[in-house]
Amino acid sequence: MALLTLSWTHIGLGLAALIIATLARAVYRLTLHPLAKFPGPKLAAVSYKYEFFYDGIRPGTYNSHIALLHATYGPVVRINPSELHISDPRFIDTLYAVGGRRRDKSAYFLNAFGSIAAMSGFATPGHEHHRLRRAPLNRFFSRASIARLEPLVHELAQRLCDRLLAWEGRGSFDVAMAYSCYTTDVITAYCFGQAHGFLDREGGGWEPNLRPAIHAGCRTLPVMRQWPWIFSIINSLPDALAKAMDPDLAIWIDHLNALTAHIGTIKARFDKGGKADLPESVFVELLQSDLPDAEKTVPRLGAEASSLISAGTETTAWTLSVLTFHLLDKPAMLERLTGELDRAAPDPKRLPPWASLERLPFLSACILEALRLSYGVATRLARVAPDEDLVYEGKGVRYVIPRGTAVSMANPLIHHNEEIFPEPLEFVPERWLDGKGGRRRDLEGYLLSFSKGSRQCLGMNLAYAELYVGAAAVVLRVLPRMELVETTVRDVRYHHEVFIPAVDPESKGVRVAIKA
Ligand code: HEM
Repeated sequence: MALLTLSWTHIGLGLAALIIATLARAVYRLTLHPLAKFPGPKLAAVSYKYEFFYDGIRPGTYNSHIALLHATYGPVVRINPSELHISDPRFIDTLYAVGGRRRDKSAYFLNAFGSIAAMSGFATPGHEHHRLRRAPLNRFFSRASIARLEPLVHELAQRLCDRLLAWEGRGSFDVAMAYSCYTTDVITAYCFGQAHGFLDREGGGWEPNLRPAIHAGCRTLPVMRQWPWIFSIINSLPDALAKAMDPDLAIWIDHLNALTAHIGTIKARFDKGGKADLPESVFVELLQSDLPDAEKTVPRLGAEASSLISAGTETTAWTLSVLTFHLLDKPAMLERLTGELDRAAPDPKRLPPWASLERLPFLSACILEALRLSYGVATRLARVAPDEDLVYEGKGVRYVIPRGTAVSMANPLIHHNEEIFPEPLEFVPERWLDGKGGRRRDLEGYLLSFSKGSRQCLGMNLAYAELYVGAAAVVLRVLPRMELVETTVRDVRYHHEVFIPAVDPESKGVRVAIKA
């Protein structure tokens, strides 16, 4: 009985201490915290659970709520205890700065990705460490490198078209699944020296592919961000159990295991001096770089590979899906684009190089508009300036943001800004043209799909090559025979975000069929 009394006393004292500590932290966050003077809801300033309510419980709706907060509080809003959100496109170049200006990623943002992803460049918090990791990859993804390996992209784009046309008579399918097979094959062929082979599958089906796993993984991010220790539990589960818990994950786990084995073989051969026989790949590029040995382990190379696949497959596939929907939905637009492409590429099976396709104004305008309405990453992308106070001045207010603060912007909010993009929800490629046949480069500064600055998308050149070559091939060879099936603008329109953009949960996808 004495023991019981003692333990109840302990529990009571423990609870009281917890309540006092929580209250003290809330008072601190509202009064003495460096962000205390910034406008925003008090609950958001006090607790990260305010954000979680919108991101986790009403999944992915914090962006839309933040838009409302800006209407009430102005262009700078404190959206959680440690982060400010800015709704002003003129701040893009200050936040996502280039040159010698250091920008870290916020630790809170990276919580969501766990300790394995932390070995990748994408999830490296510190500016210097990130630069070290990214330097050898920059060359691999430069324009010149992509142009050299471009025949690979052409070959896979043509194979995609063959597969799409062969679908005739097989009913409707979600075209995003087909594009996911194309983008996965391109990335695995380009980065890892061997295509995954989704486009070569017996029977020509599109599934299974990595898309459902990527979406399933993305949906967990708000929970992981709040309680990152869940990762250690998941990582300790045997593969069989993890696969049984979520069948979408099975293909992802199998894919990563195969990739890790592949990396192990490459590293063993490289270490034995066999570099000359190894096909070009991102791993060879990293292994022969002057990175320290600790950066060349198999688990780290695996994390980098997994980040490339997660970052590069769905983003590009979704941009192509958005483009396909709008072209099929607007026959006059498709006719104009087809005319331009017909003149530039008389033989659709032998397309001009990416550099020539980029010079076609209407094709470029269509791709830019598809990028605008597919957003790339749709969640808030925060940056931390560790050694400079950032000054925001505009819309009648001036704030000095203390160094070390996480400051974010969200692509959908910028891309839906009516002052820059009138009728923002409409697909209007002409907005990117200057009326004299040229591109409006001034407007392109507001396209945030690839982000900007030191953390800008690493795969941007590869993505553009895939988009230009893939779109040209599909427009000329497949769209004349493709039709939408029970698909409306609802099936591509931004509804909420799960890191990447997400459409109405009732959507059945961008369904299309191939006519005879
Ligand atoms: C339409 C296609 C694409 C879009 C819109 C896109 C968008 C983005 C964005 C917005 C970021 C910044 C994320 C952040 O700040 O946290 C990013 C980073 C990244 N992307 Fe892409 N991406 C695309 C295609 C690709 C491809 C094809 C690859 C790889 C082959 C790729 C690899 C990466 C990597 C590795 C990062 C992290 C870069 C770093 O932090 O150094 N992306 N991408």
